[in-house]
Amino acid sequence: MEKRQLVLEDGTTFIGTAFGSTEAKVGEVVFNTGMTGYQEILSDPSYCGQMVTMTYPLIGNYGINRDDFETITPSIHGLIVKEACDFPSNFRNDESLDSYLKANHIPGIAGIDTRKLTKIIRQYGTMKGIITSVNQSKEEATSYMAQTPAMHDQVKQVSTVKPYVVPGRGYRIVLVDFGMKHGILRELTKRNCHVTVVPYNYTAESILRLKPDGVMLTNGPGDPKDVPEAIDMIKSLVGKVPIFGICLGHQLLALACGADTEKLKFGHRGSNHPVKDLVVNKTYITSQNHGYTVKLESLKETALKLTQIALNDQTVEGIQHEKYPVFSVQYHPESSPGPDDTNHLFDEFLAKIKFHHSTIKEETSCLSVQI
Ligand SMILES: NC(=O)CC[C@H](N)C(=O)O
Repeated sequence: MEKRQLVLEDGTTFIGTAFGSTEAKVGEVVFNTGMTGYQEILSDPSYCGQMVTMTYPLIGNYGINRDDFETITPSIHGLIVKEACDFPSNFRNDESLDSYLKANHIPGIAGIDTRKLTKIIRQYGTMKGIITSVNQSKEEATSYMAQTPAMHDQVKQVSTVKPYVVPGRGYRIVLVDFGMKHGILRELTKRNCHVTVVPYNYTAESILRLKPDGVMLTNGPGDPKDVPEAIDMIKSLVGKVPIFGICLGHQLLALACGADTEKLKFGHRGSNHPVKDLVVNKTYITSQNHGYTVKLESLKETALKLTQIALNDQTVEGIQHEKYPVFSVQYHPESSPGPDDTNHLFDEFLAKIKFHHSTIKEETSCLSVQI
């Protein structure tokens, strides 16, 4: 089997075997603790520019199927596993992991000590890496990596360029696409919403002209501070329409309301992250994928209150506006992959919209009585 290597920014080298595409790619190396869900992970646009190592040792065993994609064109830069399964077995299996990676230009490396790699990332934080041929010397690989500029335009790369509609007869939702997972769209259409998906740089004015019942802010890759135009847009929407933000959408909402974000040492990625809901005093197991977080102390000076926290490191997982039907979570209530403990948040969003409509009606009927 052809040999390949993963070289980290600090020079640590792992020699393994090649699978997937054989092109060399640079990316930020992160780890995911999910035991399954590799298809959704590979196709989640939030991983744009990153290389994921799975801590579960056997990956690819149920193959790739036509139903579980989170986007059509994946933007992940590499997959690192202990053992890549060559003979998948599942009634839904359509192709092997290897053939999917090849067709989508995603390099893979197998047969390395993923436990050691994960421990390095946990100890020193996420860092750049390159998956490349063993013919390239460590010096060549590290200098190539150093010359590869850090990415700041991932959202632009993965967001839709033009708005489009997924029709329904229920509430009219504008979904701002920062690198949307299909799972979010699926949850809205399942609830019969009429969804207008718009690009990340759509203006508040254009959104409000669509007369939405609610606005959803999706997940997406990179640092939320790389998309200032989205922060401005959200600022102008708060107080005018109910808003629900997920992951990058949550971070952008926080920034728009005056809070701050920062990068975590190694992030939260997996399908088994416990989160405590402080409002109802319940713990959920959630699906997560983020490297940034909202700074807890930065909420103090804002109109946002803390609603949920991560039980592993006490970081912010949920916020709610004190005055308006505007809220967000850092994790993925649409799961895909992962548990659906928090799927009810989509129903709560629609319930907030319904309540908002009834209060507007009440206000207008009071006005007409006064007249
Ligand atoms: N899944 C997401 O939306 C990720 C948000 C952001 N890119 C982060 O890494 O924190």
